[in-house]
Amino acid sequence: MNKKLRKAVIAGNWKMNKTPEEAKKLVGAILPLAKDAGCEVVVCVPYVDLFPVLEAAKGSSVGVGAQNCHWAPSGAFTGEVSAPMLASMGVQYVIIGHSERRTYFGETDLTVNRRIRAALDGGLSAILCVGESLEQREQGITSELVAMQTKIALGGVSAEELKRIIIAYEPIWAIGTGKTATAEQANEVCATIRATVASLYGSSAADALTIQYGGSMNAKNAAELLAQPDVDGGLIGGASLKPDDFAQIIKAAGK
Ligand SMILES: O=C(CO)COP(=O)(O)O
Repeated sequence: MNKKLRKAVIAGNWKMNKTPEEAKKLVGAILPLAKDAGCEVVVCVPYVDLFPVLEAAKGSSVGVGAQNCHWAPSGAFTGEVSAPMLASMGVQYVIIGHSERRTYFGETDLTVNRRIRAALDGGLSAILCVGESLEQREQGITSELVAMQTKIALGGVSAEELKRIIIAYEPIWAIGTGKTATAEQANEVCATIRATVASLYGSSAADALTIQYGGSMNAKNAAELLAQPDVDGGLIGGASLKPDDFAQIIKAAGK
């Protein structure tokens, strides 16, 4: 499939940044960027920012996402937020399995799989993150690892549900480091992910899947990364907090 036929999605991951007041201001600067953009624009914001950001984005083309959800729909899980709670607010997306969750909060491929299930059952679309550490890259196991992360996370996901999944390839060594994967490295792993999905769901489902790259994507390197045949968008941390930089990335994706 020609990649132009796939949905290009530029998603900002604000991580643990912005108070509700600051969030209102930032999303206000992002809304005009999404107008007539040749790609879909999403912002994944802290839970406390969801309400003001949803309010501001109402009627616009900007999608709103959370950064995690619990695997249960409700219950005795102090401090957690469920997918149905997010969906009931009007949230459309949720990031699942970000490497920061895996590294600092004990997420495993199995809990990622359970959260994917919950997100889909709750009616959300999921941005599933996979990616290797520097050590794993140096050991030469990137392809195997990423294929395994993808397979386990997608366990039990139907072909119909796959339409609500975006996969983000985020090499851990490139996140927040200013060290971006080369366009070739990014494309190679995104192609591996697509081949893995093809082995599970067939090639037309894999062809239709949006696969993002994330890890120090910025105004300067976005165009080259996004021009790669298997890179359909970006999951952007730091640069998504700077409207001018985010604008450049959106522009590059729309070309
Ligand atoms: O983790 C990321 C997005 O989820 C990438 O973060 P940076 O763009 O800050 O490297």
